[in-house]
Amino acid sequence: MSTDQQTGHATEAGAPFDGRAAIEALMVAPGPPALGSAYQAMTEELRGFLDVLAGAAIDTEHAARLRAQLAQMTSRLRGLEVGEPQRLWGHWTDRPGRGQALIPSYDVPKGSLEASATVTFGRFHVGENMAVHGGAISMLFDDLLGWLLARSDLPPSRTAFLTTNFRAVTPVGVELTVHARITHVEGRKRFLAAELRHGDTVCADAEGLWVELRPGQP
Ligand SMILES: CCCCCCCC(=O)SCCNC(=O)CCNC(=O)[C@H](O)C(C)(C)COP(=O)(O)OP(=O)(O)OC[C@H]1O[C@@H](n2cnc3c(N)ncnc32)[C@H](O)[C@@H]1OP(=O)(O)O
Repeated sequence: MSTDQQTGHATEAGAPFDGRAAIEALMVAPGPPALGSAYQAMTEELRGFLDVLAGAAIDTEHAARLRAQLAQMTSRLRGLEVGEPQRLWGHWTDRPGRGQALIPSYDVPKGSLEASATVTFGRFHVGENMAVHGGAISMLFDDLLGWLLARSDLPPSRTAFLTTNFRAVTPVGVELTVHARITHVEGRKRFLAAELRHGDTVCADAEGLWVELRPGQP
């Protein structure tokens, strides 16, 4: 790893830190299908683990044993760390969930100005009292709207602002519907909106601005 002289961001030796190139690279799977299937299954297992852990009342011995097992897995992975362009996490863009566990899995079709998807939050994403954490909802909106744009025919862009309104408690463990759309485009600016529903109840909605990246912009 080295450091980009202008931005101070970490870069792979020889690889420019270019936001447009990074988003364009998302359109190609980072490895063969067999690895993609295994990686997707692994991240789904991880989601399940985090949800069960978040809801489990474990004792001191169990916590110590889990810590030791996790430490062992972490040290095995250390030698396999790669630079950002080679990262597998979240880059399986041909698969629902994209091989990450930051936000719940969803799938939207390619090349459309609007999309609907279903999504279920687990207990890992609880804020308090079995309501989904507001930050997790904003993160879902940012990801979904960014992904809708990334898969449109428009040049790559990045979130400039995102405003979320929390209209009703978002329940955990039930299927929700999320709808996202590109409302209008003004030069480099793309305005987007999204809505998260549980049945007929609007749990949250959001609007945001994405700005097209100039060539070379991080
Ligand atoms: C792909 C899979 C899904 C993953 C989703 C993940 C999404 C993310 O996490 S993105 C990360 C979060 N976002 C960021 O880190 C962005 C950080 N900010 C930036 O990089 C820059 O500020 C950026 C690119 C947004 C805009 O900068 P820049 O290109 O210099 O824009 P600039 O030329 O100043 O402004 C362009 C226009 O946008 C407007 N604008 C820019 N920022 C804002 C803002 N925050 N609010 C309102 N208007 C804004 C300007 O006023 C200007 O408007 P006009 O053309 O009418 O005068």
